[in-house]
Amino acid sequence: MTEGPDLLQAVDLHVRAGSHPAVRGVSADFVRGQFTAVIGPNGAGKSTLLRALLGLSAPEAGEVRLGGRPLRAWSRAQRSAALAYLAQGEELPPSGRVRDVVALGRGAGEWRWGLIPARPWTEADEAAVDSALDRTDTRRFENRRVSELSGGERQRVSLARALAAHPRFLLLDEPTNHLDLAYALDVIRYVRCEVAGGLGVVAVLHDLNLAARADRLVLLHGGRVLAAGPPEAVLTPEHLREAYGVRVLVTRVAGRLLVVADDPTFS
Ligand SMILES: Nc1ncnc2c1ncn2[C@@H]1O[C@H](COP(=O)(O)OP(=O)(O)OP(=O)(O)O)[C@@H](O)[C@H]1O
Repeated sequence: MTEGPDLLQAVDLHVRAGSHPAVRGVSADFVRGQFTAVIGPNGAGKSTLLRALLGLSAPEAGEVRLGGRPLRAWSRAQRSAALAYLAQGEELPPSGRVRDVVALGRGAGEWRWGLIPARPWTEADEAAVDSALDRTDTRRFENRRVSELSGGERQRVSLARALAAHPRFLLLDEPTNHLDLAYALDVIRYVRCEVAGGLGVVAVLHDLNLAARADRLVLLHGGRVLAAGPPEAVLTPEHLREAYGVRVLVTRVAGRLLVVADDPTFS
């Protein structure tokens, strides 16, 4: 991975979603080579935080910093080179061939759709597309159209498109939503591989047992950070009861943290 900013920070960030104060004084550091999961109940402000980290929503107070400089001081091109985003329920062009869709991650839209390219398409672009296809196990259907893929396969293509851009940070909003157990674990496995190669990952996750596989968790509640740190420090019955209003058991199975709802109505 090439040189670039190593640190993405929320500094006392306040962000409104519509008129609602969705993020209220969040400070958190995200570093390259680390997988951070943002967790918290519905409406806690997770997506709003992610969008603010990407510069897609302007903060009301506080700021986002990339490499120590305010995000707004970076040009749009610099920002999109550094930060890739996989939005919740992202739509891909249904008639696009998988390879062409992944190439969009390198700005290929201009070539494919007959617009004037900003720069020539190179062998390095082609190699980056190949590599992203390989790293997400999507090469075997690179010639199929998006409309012919399952939801889980499409999600891998979205991930490949984001990775083809060679970002410094990848921000994912509920990337395992609607995926079966195997596909969800695959996404986490791909992410872990990229993190080992130096990518910084920030992923909003609802499944606490998948989130437990991250290096670090940020637990949001009511737009504020209720807890942050390694999974074992954040996934405690006390924190989870306060955030979700649910009693849970936290245990370890085969060395992994496991969170189980202890709801008496199910017994
Ligand atoms: N455009 C809007 N206008 C008013 N309120 C909004 C708007 N967008 C979001 N909100 C509110 O802001 C709060 C935070 O929303 P956000 O989508 O960031 O939460 P979240 O933690 O990602 O939730 P979920 O897990 O349900 O996706 C919620 O209470 C939501 O209703």
